[in-house]
Amino acid sequence: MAPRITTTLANSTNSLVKQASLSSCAYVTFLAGDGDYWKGVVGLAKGLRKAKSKYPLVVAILPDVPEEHRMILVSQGCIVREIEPVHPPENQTRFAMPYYVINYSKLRIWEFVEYSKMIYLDGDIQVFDNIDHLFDMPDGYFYAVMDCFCEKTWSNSPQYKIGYCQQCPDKVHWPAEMGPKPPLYFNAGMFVYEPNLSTYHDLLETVKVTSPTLFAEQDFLNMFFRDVYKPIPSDYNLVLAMLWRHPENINLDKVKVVHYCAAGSKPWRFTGKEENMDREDIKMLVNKWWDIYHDESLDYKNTVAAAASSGAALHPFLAALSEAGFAHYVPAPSAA
Ligand SMILES: O=c1ccn([C@@H]2O[C@H](COP(=O)(O)OP(=O)(O)O)[C@@H](O)[C@H]2O)c(=O)[nH]1
Ligand SMILES: OC[C@H]1O[C@H](O[C@@H]2[C@@H](O)[C@H](O)[C@@H](O)[C@H](O)[C@@H]2O)[C@H](O)[C@@H](O)[C@H]1O
Ligand SMILES: [Mn+2]
Repeated sequence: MAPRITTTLANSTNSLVKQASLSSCAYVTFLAGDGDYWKGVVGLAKGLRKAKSKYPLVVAILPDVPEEHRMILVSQGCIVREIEPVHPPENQTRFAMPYYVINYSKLRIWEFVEYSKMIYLDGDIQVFDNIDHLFDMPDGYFYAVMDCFCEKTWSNSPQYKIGYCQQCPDKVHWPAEMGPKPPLYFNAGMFVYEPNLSTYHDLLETVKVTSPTLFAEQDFLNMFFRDVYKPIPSDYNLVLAMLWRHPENINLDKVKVVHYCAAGSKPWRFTGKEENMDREDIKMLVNKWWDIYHDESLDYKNTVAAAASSGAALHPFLAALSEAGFAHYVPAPSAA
């Protein structure tokens, strides 16, 4: 009896793996350390469910993420994958902001080749509307939203010094004497990419011989993918500073993805005291983040229970388990 069940499960697992390797998509985020960024990831997992995304959320974690936080992520339906840290060349890290050095580890997500296409999202991002359609864009490009150069974090850049921003290239023109206009530059908090082992090895080899710069892996990715970069609308990664730097470029009602990257804007640390944080639009977006975070109906266990009791189509993975005779492993709706 036992061997037969094992075989059934093995077959079904094989077919799952086969299906997955043909063409599959997933969201992916990154988590490092024992701080409070796991809250951002929980919020994101719940936001993706609220937006009825069809695809799972993979969390690439560094070894320093405590067990307790890993368990929370698993209980929220995340696929947790530990990755090795990537360090830029020693003794050169002084050129990058120390805070961002660990972000080179993001490069490991090119190794996730069981997925053909992924959307990377920072842990401080929330998805308010379904963006699954981004997976249907043509292969062979790197899609992301253009960054803004107007905040103080950019004060060392030539762009900032002359007041040039690619968000409004006609306000201050790029001066001819400064050479050719810099290529379009994306924010690396959100991007659509294709995992690929040869790209992965190339990324890791290239990073070894590339001096870190201020925005660490973001600068590096911009350099590496400059020829295949395709900008997508700001609605897919609203960098909050856009609200006060380029309001004419933003229609808040249409924004699908918000990136809480302005200083003081991380919702789980929000005090409202930092510059620009007392704005009504900011407070509204922070409240919307908390609404999702606190919404228990979006907890993974509750959505699985709701699907089971309504007889709705199961998630493909649960459906396969159920086919293999494991349906009773789906938790029953709680009595509470
Ligand atoms: O202590 C940290 C710092 C960063 N991150 C991850 O690295 C991303 C990039 O950092 P952050 O979003 O703080 O940068 P910002 O977008 O604010 O410049 C975060 O969203 C997290 O996914 C993390 O997990 N722990
Ligand atoms: O390691 C570099 C980081 O660079 C980005 O943050 C920056 C950058 O976008 C600047 O353009 C902003 O001015 C700044 O405020 C913001 O923190 C990404 O959001 C983050 O995920 C990560 O890649
Ligand atoms: Mn971020």
